[in-house]
Amino acid sequence: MKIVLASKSPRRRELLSNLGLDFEVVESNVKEFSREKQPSRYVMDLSFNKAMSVAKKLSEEAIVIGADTVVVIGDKILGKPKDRNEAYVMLKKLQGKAHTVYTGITIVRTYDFKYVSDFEKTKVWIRKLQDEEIFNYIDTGEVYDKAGAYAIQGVGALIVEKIEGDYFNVVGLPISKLFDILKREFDVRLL
Ligand SMILES: Cc1cn([C@H]2C[C@H](O)[C@@H](COP(=O)(O)OP(=O)(O)OP(=O)(O)O)O2)c(=O)[nH]c1=O
Repeated sequence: MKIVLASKSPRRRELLSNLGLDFEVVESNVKEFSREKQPSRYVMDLSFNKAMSVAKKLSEEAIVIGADTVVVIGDKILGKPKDRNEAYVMLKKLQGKAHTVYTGITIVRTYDFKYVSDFEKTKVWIRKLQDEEIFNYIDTGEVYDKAGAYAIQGVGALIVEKIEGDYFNVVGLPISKLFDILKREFDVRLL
């Protein structure tokens, strides 16, 4: 069965490539907007929009995977920072505390449009940071296309104290959950 990743995120591509999977990438270009306020529903909704918009475009049979990642602290959902100032505000909020990274995934089979949405969450502790450290981190340039303005897989490793849960979920794709759903719901076996 052909597998299609509905994502422009190079991290998601890399995570799937690392599994030795043969897949294609088709970007969704949907607007990242959801009415949902609850983080789990919010990320599942957006992952559904991404996966379904790509599934509708395809003419051949495929399994389409869509995902969305946000950082949640208190009752705030943080997406990708628009500029330096927003990145600073996000990192200032995250430093010295724990937050939760939510990734929603939706898998759609184009044959009958059967779909399954689910989410994973991972708790991440960010160390206490001086403003100078925050600005130096922002200057690495890696913060802009990342939810919560940090990349655990990059220089951001320096600001993460510890995590609880799936590491890959923080990078943008809950691999273990994906493995389970593909096997259980679509009879697709990655191993
Ligand atoms: C917290 C965190 C997020 N991220 C990334 C994962 C996601 O790519 C990004 C959140 O943006 P998303 O909107 O989930 O995804 P995207 O816009 O990059 O790609 P697409 O919508 O086409 O699938 O933040 C990291 O790479 N490392 C991290 O530590």
